[in-house]
Amino acid sequence: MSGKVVLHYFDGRGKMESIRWLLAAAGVEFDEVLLTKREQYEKMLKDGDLVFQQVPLVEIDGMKLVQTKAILNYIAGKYNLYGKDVSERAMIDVYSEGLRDLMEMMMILPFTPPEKKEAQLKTIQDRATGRYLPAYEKALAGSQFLVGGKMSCADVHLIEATLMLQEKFPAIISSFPNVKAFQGRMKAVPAISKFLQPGSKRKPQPDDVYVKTVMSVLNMQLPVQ
Ligand SMILES: N[C@@H](CCC(=O)N[C@@H](CS)C(=O)NCC(=O)O)C(=O)O
Repeated sequence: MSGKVVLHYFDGRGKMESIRWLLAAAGVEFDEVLLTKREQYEKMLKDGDLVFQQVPLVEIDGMKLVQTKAILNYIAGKYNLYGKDVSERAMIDVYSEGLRDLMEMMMILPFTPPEKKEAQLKTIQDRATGRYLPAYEKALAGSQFLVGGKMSCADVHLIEATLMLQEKFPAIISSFPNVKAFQGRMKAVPAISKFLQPGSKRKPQPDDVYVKTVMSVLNMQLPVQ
């Protein structure tokens, strides 16, 4: 196993995108093995690399880690993006989980049957404006970052989520001035600014090719309900 971090996932956002974001924010270079064929996934299963027969899989520090949260927590802990004590860590988890709930709703959108997409988009917009953005707006009042006055993984998830929301609802953060200012500050962080440049390993919005690839690699028969 080489010393470099290696990500094994599809050529798309999905559950790996927050991991890409966090590594990028921590200034960690990584390689990617992109799953395009069922045989690649079957080989990983056969080699015993996928503890729960699921990706994401990340090779890091001699380990082959699965489970998105475990991977994110390891990276956050290692690169000082996980608070200074257990209390800060708890709050970072609270804010991170909220963002994961929100991003999960967006993640399944491309797998949602066409006739249900509009309703799902409406739910996302309502939840974002009525539940999630107000919470982050409040948390950022008088503070540069969500927890402890210092950048944490929760902040990295927040910029990822707000940018993702704006792709669908361009004006969505305009009535949340603290979140808007936060996004501006985060975009100016050199490692994040680099990740936002074209040609970085940040993935574009999911398209039909991505959906078809995921479904064929995982032998998924039906769209996610
Ligand atoms: N709790 C796991 C869930 C991972 C997961 O659902 N991965 C999907 C691809 S995004 C998968 O591998 N599905 C295949 C299966 O469940 O059989 C995590 O967060 O990493």
